[in-house]
Amino acid sequence: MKKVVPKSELFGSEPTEIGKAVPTCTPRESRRKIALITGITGQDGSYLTEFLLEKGYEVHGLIRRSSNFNTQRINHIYIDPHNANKALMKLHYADLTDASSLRRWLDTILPDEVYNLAAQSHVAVSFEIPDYTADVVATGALRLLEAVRSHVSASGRSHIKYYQAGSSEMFGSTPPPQSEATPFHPRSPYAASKVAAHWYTVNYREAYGIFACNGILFNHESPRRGENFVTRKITRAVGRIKIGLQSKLFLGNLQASRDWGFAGDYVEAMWLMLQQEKADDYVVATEESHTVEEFLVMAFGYVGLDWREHVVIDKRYFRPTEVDNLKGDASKAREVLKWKPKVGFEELVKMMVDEDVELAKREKVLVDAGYMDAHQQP
Ligand SMILES: C[C@H]1O[C@H](OP(=O)(O)OP(=O)(O)OC[C@H]2O[C@@H](n3cnc4c(=O)[nH]c(N)nc43)[C@H](O)[C@@H]2O)[C@@H](O)[C@@H](O)C1=O
Repeated sequence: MKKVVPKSELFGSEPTEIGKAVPTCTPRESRRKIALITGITGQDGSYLTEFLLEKGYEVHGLIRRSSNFNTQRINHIYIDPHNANKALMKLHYADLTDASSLRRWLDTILPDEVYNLAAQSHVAVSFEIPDYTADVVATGALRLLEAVRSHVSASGRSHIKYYQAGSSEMFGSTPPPQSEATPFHPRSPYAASKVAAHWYTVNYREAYGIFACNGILFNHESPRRGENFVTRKITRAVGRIKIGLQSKLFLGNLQASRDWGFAGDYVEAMWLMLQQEKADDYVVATEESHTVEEFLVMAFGYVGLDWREHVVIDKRYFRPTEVDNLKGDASKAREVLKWKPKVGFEELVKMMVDEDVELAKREKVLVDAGYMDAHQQP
């Protein structure tokens, strides 16, 4: 008798017999398209999941084990797996540092499309934990590509498509506008790792004929952005200052310029890349660039505040090497994918501020009732 390995009960994974993968997806005959997403708990993972569910996909997400739940961004679409007909998003424990888990879930889920969005994605933090960043971002992508290659070779499922989340950080110090033809000059361990992942993806496409695409996405933000990225750090502070929970905001270099778009728009471009006849690489950007200071002016000004009265420059937020100016040339995505951003800079800033003012109001209720400290944000 074969040994049964129980997996997490929490996310409804099925027990699997060693050596025999048991698909947890809908049987093939009646089947929807199946997507596998790494990084499903992140900003992009949550928007992509909503987008694919809307398109009728079954979505499987790989999540890292953590002592705290980290599923806040997808809780609103999570349906208990015991409700089998309705639960079209399924979560499984795996890790980009654990090659065997990647291969096992590919064999089990039998996806049509694989989106590699997982990363240690904070540029400044990558200077503090460079080995880990490279292990997840660069070697993690290689592990997943290799798992896809060996899965295809063993199963013959050669129609499988792979999306690699590339980054405008790869251009680093190369001046704008940056297109697919612009040379990379990475300026952080994170960016250098993304360059490696980019070339692994190109190599697996050329060497093994895998349908593998690189999306070179410029900064993309939303109310779901992590709070230690500069846009969300600013809009969180604006909300809290407006409501009276905070007075100061500590920031680093205000002169860096970024091409900021809306994450909800960018996930459509990821999907479009995988619907083309031929695998290729694409820049995804708004083609407009603004400094951090311009973001401050817009965000504080929108709620009638003067940013100069609140912002304090703190050297700790400067990076050993900075990326000064990013502005994408997305003409290829516009022409081939017929993609263009729907949300502009001003609308994006206002959307984020509106949400964060509401969030601050809810915090204020808890603070006033004594359930929460009105402590300063990091
Ligand atoms: C495309 C790319 O986009 C993101 O990387 P990022 O551009 O480094 O994003 P950020 O929001 O951390 O910094 C933007 C700029 O803002 C400056 N800045 C000033 N003061 C603070 C500050 O206090 N905190 C932060 N975080 N930045 C600050 C900082 O020096 C930099 O010049 C990631 O999603 C990454 O994964 C990715 O792929």
